[in-house]
Amino acid sequence: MEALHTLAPGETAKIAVRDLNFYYGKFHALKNINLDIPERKVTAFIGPSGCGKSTLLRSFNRMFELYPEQRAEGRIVVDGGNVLDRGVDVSLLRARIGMVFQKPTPFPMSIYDNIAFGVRLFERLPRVEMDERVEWALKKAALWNEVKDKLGQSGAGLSGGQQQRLCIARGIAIKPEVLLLDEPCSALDPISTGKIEELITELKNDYTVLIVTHNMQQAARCSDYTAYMYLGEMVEFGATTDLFMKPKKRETEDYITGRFG
Ligand SMILES: Nc1ncnc2c1ncn2[C@@H]1O[C@H](COP(=O)(O)OP(=O)(O)OP(=O)(O)O)[C@@H](O)[C@H]1O
Repeated sequence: MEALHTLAPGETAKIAVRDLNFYYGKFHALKNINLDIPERKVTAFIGPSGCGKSTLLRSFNRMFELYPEQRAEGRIVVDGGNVLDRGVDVSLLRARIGMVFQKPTPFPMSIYDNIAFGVRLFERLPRVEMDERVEWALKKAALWNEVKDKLGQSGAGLSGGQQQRLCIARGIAIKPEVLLLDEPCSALDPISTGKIEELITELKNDYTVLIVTHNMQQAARCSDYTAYMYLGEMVEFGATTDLFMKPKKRETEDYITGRFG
């Protein structure tokens, strides 16, 4: 089956989802999803609670495999390879497709080690290069200036917004190709949220960013493409301005204008 829309000229699909179905035991949570996600753009997933946004996001790096009763069928093709294939090395996959969760989850270690820990799993860097990598990641995540004098202190001592930027820095440090953000601002105040949104816009210069959000203004502000999901189905997918300004489907319009429910 073809994807729901065609990408703009000059854009390439980083991820092609084909006939994706997802089950929690007998519960059919994602129904025949077909989607092309463009490279180096921000794609937002919106829809009412329980529509399957997080389930879809977690499928991209096979996070669901931690739970035996959960399974995905179909194809998720990243750069030509199906990530759902049996032979795929899941650790490497998660290095290529990094994830940041709703609640900031710094490791119980120093700010420096929060970043270096993941890098050490995949690369053996001399100290100077590791220092450079840590600085690079913290700068990218717009956190360097706030922490550069206390890299040896615990990550848990940072504010919620700083912790979330630390988690983003940790995700970036292993140089993934795709970054999955699952409601990254829901635990944050407006100022921290603003910083993360600016950061998301920056990140798309280097990464393909996918974000699940409850906040439609956030989707409108920082995404290039938006997907509207309902009851496990992909209702509409398109350029964010089109989806918000002239949605093709009645259901999408009802949701974005607040008439839904
Ligand atoms: N571990 C689980 N076991 C059984 N059903 C689940 C599980 N996790 C999610 N579901 C169900 O799958 C559907 C999709 O859930 P999902 O968390 O992906 O939705 P969502 O759109 O991200 O919701 P929210 O916006 O509330 O986070 C829901 O009906 C939910 O109840």
